[in-house]
Amino acid sequence: MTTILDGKKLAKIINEETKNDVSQLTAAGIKPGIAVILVGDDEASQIYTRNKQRKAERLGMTSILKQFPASTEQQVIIDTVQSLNRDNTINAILVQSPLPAHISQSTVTEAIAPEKDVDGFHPINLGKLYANEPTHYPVACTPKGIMTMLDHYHIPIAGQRAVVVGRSILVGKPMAALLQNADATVTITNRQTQNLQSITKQADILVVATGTAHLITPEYVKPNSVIIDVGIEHDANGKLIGDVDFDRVADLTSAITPVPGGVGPMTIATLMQQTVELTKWSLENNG
Ligand SMILES: Nc1nc(=O)c2c([nH]1)NC[C@@H]1CN(c3ccc(C(=O)N[C@@H](CCC(=O)O)C(=O)O)cc3)C=[N+]21
Repeated sequence: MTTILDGKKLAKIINEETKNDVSQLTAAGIKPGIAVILVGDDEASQIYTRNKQRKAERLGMTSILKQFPASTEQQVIIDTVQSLNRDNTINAILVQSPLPAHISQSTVTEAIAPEKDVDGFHPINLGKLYANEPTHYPVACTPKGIMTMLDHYHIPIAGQRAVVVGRSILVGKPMAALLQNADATVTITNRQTQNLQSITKQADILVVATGTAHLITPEYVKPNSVIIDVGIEHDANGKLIGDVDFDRVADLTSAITPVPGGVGPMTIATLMQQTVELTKWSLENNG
């Protein structure tokens, strides 16, 4: 029997908890705040950003959007980040990717105060994750949400063989680190990996984050494995589809995430959850 890992349903539970946390903080005079910086007019980014803002407001947080045209100079974005770093009403800063080509993603990321880096992309936070530090630090929301999901569905990780297809800062690298920290045996693959099938076929847990629609077909899958699909592509009819050919693969698995309704809603719920965590951690650090 295949378990469908219902990210939409779990996200609702997480959002309820976040809402309660927010109202407790607000009652104590502290309202968590998130700022999103959006550069350019990428349509998908506009939609995600709007969804994030709506969610933050519904949960009772402060949410501000700083929107800039694609032609904006890098220094303007850096100045904006630095002013948000100093803004006491803002606990979380997110710079929506992708950025226009003339702006350096890493320079902008490194300008964000690590304690407000809700995406967990700052090298300091990535380093802490890689070192498995026993302290509080933000972690990329998609992989963190996936770990929440695996935990909620009681999927064992320690001792399991995990394969992560894709090595982005957004998903693949932090995903692999989280699985390693949870004592899985982890392989990360990339575009140049030879004979990908032979590697994915060994995976007890397969996380796919490539941006290639329906890359994963039955030949790539170990029977009774767990498959997490991070893909968000559109088919010819504009329907949202994943990196996994769900209809052909699902029956082979013990558990699998759907697209939509799997990883996506968990990413947003984790973003909100982590905004609250950053708010709480800042209180601990400031007495
Ligand atoms: N700095 C930064 N941080 C991000 O976390 C980030 C980013 N940039 N750039 C773009 C990607 C993409 N991303 C998604 C989040 C939620 C859904 C989501 O909720 N998807 C719904 C469906 C939405 C639809 O129908 O289009 C689902 O899968 O069910 C999708 C994609 C976050 N990203």
